[in-house]
Amino acid sequence: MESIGVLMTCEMHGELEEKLASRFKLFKLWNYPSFQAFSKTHANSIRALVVNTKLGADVNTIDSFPNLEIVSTYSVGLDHIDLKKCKEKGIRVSNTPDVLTDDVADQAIALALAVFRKIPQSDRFVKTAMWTSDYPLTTKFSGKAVGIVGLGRIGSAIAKRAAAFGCPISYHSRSEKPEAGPYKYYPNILDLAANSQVLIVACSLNEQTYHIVNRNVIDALGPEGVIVNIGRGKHIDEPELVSALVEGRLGGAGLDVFENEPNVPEELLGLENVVLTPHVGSDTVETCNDMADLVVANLEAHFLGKPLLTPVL
Ligand SMILES: O=CC(=O)O
Repeated sequence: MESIGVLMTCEMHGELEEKLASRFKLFKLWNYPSFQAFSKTHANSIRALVVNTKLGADVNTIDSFPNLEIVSTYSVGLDHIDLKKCKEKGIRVSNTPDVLTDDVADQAIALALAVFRKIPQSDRFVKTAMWTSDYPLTTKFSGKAVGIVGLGRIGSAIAKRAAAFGCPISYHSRSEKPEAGPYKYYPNILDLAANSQVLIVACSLNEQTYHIVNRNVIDALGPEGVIVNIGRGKHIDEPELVSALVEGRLGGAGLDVFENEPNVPEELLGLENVVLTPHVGSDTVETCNDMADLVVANLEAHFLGKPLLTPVL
């Protein structure tokens, strides 16, 4: 396999780079002055792309490599890959589901707790020696009505965790899930928002879910409501979210993802009712190692003519 050309589009987990370099002829796009400079010299050598949410495979990237056979993404999400183009050209695609589910669900609950219990603010209070008076009271999370947008693997893991906090769970998805047990299904996201105190976005991003959380959904959640987003920034109409938070039409937000990463709207930075993390839902050492193993295992399986472990296409 050492002669098989694999291109990483951007820097990822170090262990992934090491594993790929020890098995394949690894090219790192960031070591070249530009994409054009790379593809001009090496286009024919590339048989596999390893991409992530920062730099995926659009039509131009896919078309630039005539011998491309597989795109293996170091992510569960697929919105950064032109799947239609891959399908059309018979290019295989794999991702890294399951191994990251627990971490992303943990992050969703951590953000909800951080917003309600003001964890970052109270941490700052102690560290900046302000503890000369009592810290102001915060808001209870246990028992809050939690509405989950998207009850897939991650949404279900969030539901399980929130249920352990005594939260009644409702969800919205394309169709009702027979396996969702006691969770209440809302075919309309507006009704879900109107009946929730915390709205957690956990669906995949596609044409149907782009800006699924719009002004009407935000207003239905209301001034006491909190939005948590561990999906994609583009699930939420960000300018509407920002103005709702600034105007007090929404109670708070815990956000791990943003519409135009790594750019975060300036207004959010000064808001006390908002907790922000830099798209790190799955970023633990344990999970990143597992994701790296899965990326490599999918490539090995493909080039050995075996079934992919986690095929998308
Ligand atoms: O955002 C992270 C992922 O899709 O894995």
